[in-house]
Amino acid sequence: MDRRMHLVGKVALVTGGASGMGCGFAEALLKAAAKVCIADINVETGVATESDLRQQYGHENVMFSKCNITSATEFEAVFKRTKEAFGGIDIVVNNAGIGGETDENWEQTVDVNMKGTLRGLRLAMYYLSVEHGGRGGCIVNVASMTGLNPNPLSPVYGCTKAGIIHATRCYVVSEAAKKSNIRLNVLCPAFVDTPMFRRLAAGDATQTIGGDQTAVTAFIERIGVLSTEEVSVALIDILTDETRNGLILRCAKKTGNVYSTLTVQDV
Ligand SMILES: NC(=O)c1ccc[n+]([C@@H]2O[C@H](COP(=O)([O-])OP(=O)(O)OC[C@H]3O[C@@H](n4cnc5c(N)ncnc54)[C@H](O)[C@@H]3O)[C@@H](O)[C@H]2O)c1
Ligand SMILES: CCCCC/C=C\C=C\[C@H](O)C/C=C\C/C=C\CCCC(=O)O
Repeated sequence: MDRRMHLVGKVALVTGGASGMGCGFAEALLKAAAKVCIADINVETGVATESDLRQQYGHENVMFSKCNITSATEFEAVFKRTKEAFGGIDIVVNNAGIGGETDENWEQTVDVNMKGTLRGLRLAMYYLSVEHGGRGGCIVNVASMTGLNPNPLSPVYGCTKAGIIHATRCYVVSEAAKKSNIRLNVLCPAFVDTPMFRRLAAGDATQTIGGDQTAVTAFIERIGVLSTEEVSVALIDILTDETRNGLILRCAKKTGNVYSTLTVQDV
């Protein structure tokens, strides 16, 4: 039996799609002939990305929608607009996030990465579910390798990513996902060359607790840096292979792409 999800004509909503990994994901989806809504808080970059992608992949296949994922109203409006414009939603990539933390801004990291992603996950479950007019599909939540492996440089950031991994696992075993044939997976990249990563590598003090740039540089050198294209290949594999469900996909320069589940202890 063919277990490939063909992406031609499928509709994807990618949060944080104006730049970095989200922009790479949008482009990979468009190359596979899907239609994409990029949702982002940054209007200037969002409009520029929309214009660039429209020129390459057709005006009718791309839209930008301004959305701060910390706003319930704005986020729901993006789902409605995408459905109206493209006739439904098949794929949601909850990618928007902010890096690191300081003593002053750590709560914002929780608000955006944890609460914002949970909001997107809940909306995706609603809009993809058959009982609410959806047609099933696939949700991919973007966490990080540091949601699995501890690091002392950004504990709150790591914690939000661990939360995203666990939230995904909980929805995977839900009746709602099974009833509507919704697949959920979580992507855990190590370093990827994006504006967020470049801020970290350049010594931006808002990215890490402690500000020890020597430690950051050594850490980056040890782990290596992926391109956005390499992570996009991983996303497309999750989306197209319909046997992929409930999985954690670790991506790192030196170790490649590794799928796993987290062991569940019998109780
Ligand atoms: N770059 C890395 O090394 C790396 C590695 C693992 C995971 N990640 C995760 O990947 C995701 C994308 O990161 P990136 O490196 O591409 O970062 P980036 O800063 O390059 O892009 C993030 C995008 O999200 C948008 N955004 C930020 N806050 C938002 C909000 N409240 N509402 C809507 N949009 C918002 C930004 O405007 C930006 O366009 C993040 O969740 C990040 O934590 C990044
Ligand atoms: C590490 C500080 C991150 C601050 C936020 C800025 C960029 C974020 C990038 C990624 O999400 C981090 C991803 C991978 C690196 C972290 C942990 C890997 C652990 C590897 C190990 O030591 O075994």
